[in-house]
Amino acid sequence: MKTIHLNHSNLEEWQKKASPTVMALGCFDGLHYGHCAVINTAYQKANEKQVPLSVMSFFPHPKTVISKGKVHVHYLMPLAEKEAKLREMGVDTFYIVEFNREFAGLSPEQFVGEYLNGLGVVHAVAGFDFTYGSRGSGNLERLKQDSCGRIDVTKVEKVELRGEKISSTCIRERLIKGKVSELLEFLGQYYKTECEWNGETFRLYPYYTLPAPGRYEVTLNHRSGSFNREIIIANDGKTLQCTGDIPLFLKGKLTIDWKKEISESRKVRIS
Ligand SMILES: Cc1cc2nc3c(=O)[nH]c(=O)nc-3n(C[C@H](O)[C@H](O)[C@H](O)COP(=O)(O)O)c2cc1C
Ligand SMILES: Nc1ncnc2c1ncn2[C@@H]1O[C@H](COP(=O)(O)OP(=O)(O)OP(=O)(O)O)[C@@H](O)[C@H]1O
Repeated sequence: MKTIHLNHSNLEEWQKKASPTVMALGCFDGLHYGHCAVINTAYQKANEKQVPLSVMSFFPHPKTVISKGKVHVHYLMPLAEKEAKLREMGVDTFYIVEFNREFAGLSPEQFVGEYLNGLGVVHAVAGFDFTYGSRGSGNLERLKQDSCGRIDVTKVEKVELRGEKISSTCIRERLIKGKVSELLEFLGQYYKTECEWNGETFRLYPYYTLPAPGRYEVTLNHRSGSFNREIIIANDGKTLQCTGDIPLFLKGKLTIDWKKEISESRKVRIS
């Protein structure tokens, strides 16, 4: 998979190199079941049309830019993890578009003309609520028209769980409330964070969101194996303490699977 960081200044260079592609559109933070439905639908369409599959995502999160920094998005995964998962899903080209005020101000027609038609998109796939263009005024109902008839569109209907849309937002909300056990149904796996353990303390890697302060059942994953433990997140929301011993050979990069909340912060005592 090729990863391309796209912005206004290098767009023309990539337009010249473009070839026909099916493209999935969205932020895809967390790659939950709703996101996977979009990408898998685009994968099937690309196979039908015998063209490569691409994904277009945006960074920083549009909500941060549109709110002029007032909305802080708690990211669920760093770019490297998103790249690894998209590669596993069979994506050929991953575009990360720099989302800034200028880009946000593009009209729907400009975005489709320059970033979709211009990059060889023959078929766009997105979810039912995907919007584009200034004020989010573009949507899938008008995308074909915005492409001057050159792009076909597939809209993926809402993937929901017990009446709730599966979204990055609802995952963030559960993390902030410490409800990690509910995430398995949204993600298809435990929510995981990568960190560095130096033998005494954990340092969380950037662009992950820790659950709320409290005590949790976790699995520590290391290249040498997996270890079930309990971790306490202190009331500062960032200090992690493991209740059981951690073998010193685990020093270095660790992945923490957050499996189950045991107790909330007010009942937690850090020794
Ligand atoms: C080129 C482009 C420009 C956009 N400009 C805006 C904008 O000015 N205002 C807005 O609300 N959304 C805009 N959006 C749509 C946002 O990406 C999206 O609506 C916003 O993040 C809300 O996401 P939501 O689906 O979680 O509600 C734009 C999207 C694209 C691709
Ligand atoms: N539950 C869902 N069902 C169908 N499509 C979805 C669902 N969630 C997201 N999508 C689609 O997946 C793509 C990525 O969307 P996006 O990253 O904005 O997802 P999101 O989970 O809604 O994010 P956020 O909660 O931060 O707004 C978009 O095309 C969007 O319409």
